[in-house]
Parts: sequence; structure tokens; C-alpha cells
Amino acid sequence: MTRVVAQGTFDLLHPGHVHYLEDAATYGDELHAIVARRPNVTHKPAPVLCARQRRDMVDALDAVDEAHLGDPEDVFVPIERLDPDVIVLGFDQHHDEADIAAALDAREIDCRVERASGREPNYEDELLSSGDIVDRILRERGDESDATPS
Ligand SMILES: Cc1cc2nc3c(=O)[nH]c(=O)nc-3n(C[C@H](O)[C@H](O)[C@H](O)COP(=O)(O)O)c2cc1C
Ligand SMILES: Nc1ncnc2c1ncn2[C@@H]1O[C@H](COP(=O)(O)OP(=O)(O)OP(=O)(O)O)[C@@H](O)[C@H]1O
Repeated sequence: MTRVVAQGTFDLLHPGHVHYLEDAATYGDELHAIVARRPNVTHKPAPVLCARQRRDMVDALDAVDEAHLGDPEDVFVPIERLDPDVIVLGFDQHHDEADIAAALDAREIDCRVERASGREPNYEDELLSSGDIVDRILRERGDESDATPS
């Protein structure tokens, strides 16, 4: 059995997330997804949904065998527990493959690091970004909070 790990914030699921997880699943027999905790999402606005809801939605996807809440402090704790054969990074994730490989070596975890493919929109207006979905909501519904119901 080849065990694969994917990870991300997975806020407001969209087809880009599904593509990433389906692609990651092709690297082995069993896919585990780790869902980032809010304090560790520092490179973009904090997620809208709580970690447990994000985990439950990822867990419901066919490609995923099991989704896990990430560790709030040490991101290698779930990796040590899961002991994967492959970590598949998202196509645009800021993590450096060599840095992760070095951290795995230091902990004596025998695991290779790969990078998933990206995916373009299949049709005009398909949103493949949680940030874009939030922007759309704010643009199209943002005024409604000002409207006082009569
Ligand atoms: C191998 C690996 C394991 C990770 N494990 C965790 C974790 O246990 N807890 C966590 O909060 N973040 C973890 N992260 C970090 C986040 O998933 C990631 O940095 C990020 O915030 C999600 O970025 P994205 O949604 O923009 O792809 C891990 C990252 C990597 C590369
Ligand atoms: N269009 C896409 N094609 C392939 N993978 C994607 C796509 N969009 C997101 N992903 C992958 O899904 C994983 C989790 O994505 P993340 O939670 O950062 O969502 P996001 O929508 O890219 O976020 P944001 O728009 O807020 O930056 C990342 O590894 C990312 O590479």
C-alpha cells in the first residue's frame, strides 16, 4: 500500500481543490488530506469556515480516504503519525520541495515529495479560488447587510 498525503486550507471547496486531491490520489493507493489550522494560514486571509467543517467536507470527497485536522503547532506531527510514502504539494503552494525533503530527512521519515498539476477553468465564470469566491460574495451581496428589512 502506497500512502499519499495532500494538505491545504480547503476553505469553501471548489473544483481546483477536487482536481488537486484527485491528482494526488493517483500517486498511491490511499490518500490522506491534512487540513491547515487557522493560525497556520498566514500567507492569505484567514479561512471563513472552521477547521472541523473544512475537514468534514474534504473527508466527504471520493478521492480522499481520510481527512485529518492539522496540528496547530508542529506541521510534521501528523506526518510522523501517518508515515506517508509520498507528500503531494499543490501546484501553486509556496512550500519548497527541498526544504520539506530536508525536514523529513532530519526526522528520519522516508518519504518523497511531488507536485500536483494545476487546472484551468473549464468554462467562463468557473471560480477556482476560495479568495475569488469571497470577493464575488462581497461584490454581489456586500450591500445587503446595509439593507434594513421592513
Ligand atoms: C507536509 C505538510 C504538512 C502540513 N501539516 C500541517 C498541519 O499539521 N497543520 C497545519 O495547520 N498546517 C499544516 N501544513 C501547512 C498548511 O497546509 C499550508 O501551509 C497552508 O496554510 C495551506 O496553504 P494553501 O491553502 O494556500 O495551499 C502542512 C504543510 C505541509 C507542506
Ligand atoms: N485551479 C487549481 N488547480 C489545481 N489545484 C488547485 C487549484 N486551486 C487550488 N488548488 C490546490 O488546492 C490546494 C488548496 O488550495 P487552497 O486552500 O489554498 O485554495 P485556493 O482556492 O487556492 O485559495 P486562495 O484562492 O484563497 O488562495 C492547494 O494545494 C492548491 O494548489
